[in-house]
Amino acid sequence: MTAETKIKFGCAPIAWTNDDMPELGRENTFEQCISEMALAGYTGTEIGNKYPRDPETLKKYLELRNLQVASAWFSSFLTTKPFEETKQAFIEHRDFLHAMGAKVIVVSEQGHSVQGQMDTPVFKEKPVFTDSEWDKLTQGLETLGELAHEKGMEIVYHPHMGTGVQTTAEIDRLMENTSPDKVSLLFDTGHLVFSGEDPIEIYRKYHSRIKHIHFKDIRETVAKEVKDNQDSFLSGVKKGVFTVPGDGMIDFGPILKAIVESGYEGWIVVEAEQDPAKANPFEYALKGRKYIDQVMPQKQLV
Ligand SMILES: O=C1C[C@@H](O)[C@H](O)[C@@H](O)C1=O
Ligand SMILES: [Co+2]
Repeated sequence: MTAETKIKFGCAPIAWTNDDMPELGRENTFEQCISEMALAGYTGTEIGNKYPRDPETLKKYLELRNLQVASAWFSSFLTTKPFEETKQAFIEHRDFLHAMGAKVIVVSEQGHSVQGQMDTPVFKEKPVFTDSEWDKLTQGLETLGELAHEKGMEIVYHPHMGTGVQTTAEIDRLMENTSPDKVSLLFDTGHLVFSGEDPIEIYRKYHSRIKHIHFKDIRETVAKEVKDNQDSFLSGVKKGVFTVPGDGMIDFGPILKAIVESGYEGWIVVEAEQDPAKANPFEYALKGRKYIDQVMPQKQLV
């Protein structure tokens, strides 16, 4: 057995049709999307807004293409809404993912988030939680973690631009105030570098809690422009701040080395949302997959 075989590579549908801005890629169909990700060499997917929500129907489409469900995003509102609302929505999402065979549930706190606001400057206006909001967040996440355990699953928290958990200090606070047994972490290279964090530092510090990975690259000039112009997160995406690994400023060689050396077992999902009219999703999915193969450390016997 090799260290490499414990890692599976998936692709996110957001490059074909954007969940946050469905007008981007409206013309791309569900079957085109999953066929092209399989053709590009991926064996897993996350869930997009065009995917059938009935597990049996979805399984048939995916099995025909040898694709598994790696996970799917869940928006929590623990800081702004009664816990019961998040709990009910979470249970429905958990049960769907469980039926699809996924092991982890991506959770991101959207209370006060500006990530979906087209005109709000993402760097200047990102929320900063009060102490009492932090308490609601950490306690609520631990309960969601317990609910995930009922089905043998884990929650993986997604630090995200324009939200209350974005920076290294915020990730540290979240990790320090939640139990490693109940709250795991998602490592998204694109969000960390866009925010100005050091991805290797975060990976080394938290590798034992990282149970899901999103790979996206950053176009450095666009990231600088977004910051200088005080653009929103969504206008940054439209301008092309994100792209696939190998097409931007991030050197994924040392990142993959750290991942392999830590013995990571799970999915690495290439999730590179950009305008499909400017960046053909199949072409870019293939480009990202080929680059990963090139920089992946040599197979090592374990
Ligand atoms: O995991 C993610 C899900 C998307 O909806 C989000 O906006 C994207 O940037 C991301 O990292
Ligand atoms: Co992500």
